[in-house]
Amino acid sequence: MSDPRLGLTVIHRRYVGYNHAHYAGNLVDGAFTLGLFGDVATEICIRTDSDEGLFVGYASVEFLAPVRAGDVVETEGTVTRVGNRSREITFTSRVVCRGVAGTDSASQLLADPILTVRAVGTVVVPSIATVP
Ligand SMILES: C/C=C/C(=O)SCCNC(=O)CCNC(=O)[C@H](O)C(C)(C)COP(=O)(O)OP(=O)(O)OC[C@H]1O[C@@H](n2cnc3c(N)ncnc32)[C@H](O)[C@@H]1OP(=O)(O)O
Repeated sequence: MSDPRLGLTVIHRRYVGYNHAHYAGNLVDGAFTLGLFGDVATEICIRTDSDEGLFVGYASVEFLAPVRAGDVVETEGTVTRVGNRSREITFTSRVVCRGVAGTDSASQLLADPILTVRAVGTVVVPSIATVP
């Protein structure tokens, strides 16, 4: 029988404020999205193990398209392997809303969200979960 935690998916949405613009063209640093993956992983660990868990490493991270200030991003994680204390998670992040170039504040929902970052990482939880 397969582990019921396999396939668990958590999705977070976040507006990317202009305080996160770091490079020319309002480009946001890649570490920003890795932070979002950490938050998604934390919720996954809470749901699977009643603990916040700790990130031990990434097997792969691919930055596929820019994230820009003013974007709304949707970040998703899915449990793909359950070990003893380790849980492997596959992550994606997509831009779902983006500002309209040449305007002050116009922005729109994208008909086709833009896949920006893809990764596979592993979190570790304590051997005895502290279930209240
Ligand atoms: C949710 C997100 C949170 C964060 O972002 S926290 C911030 C960043 N992370 C940290 O600061 C964590 C710092 N690292 C640590 O404190 C320790 O380091 C860990 C507690 C994470 C792990 O240390 P130990 O408990 O001694 O690890 P072990 O007993 O050697 O292995 C436990 C399980 O983890 C697997 N594992 C170890 N290293 C890796 C790796 N590099 N990639 C993938 N898996 C790994 C093992 O195989 C095993 O797995 P099996 O329990 O299922 O048998």
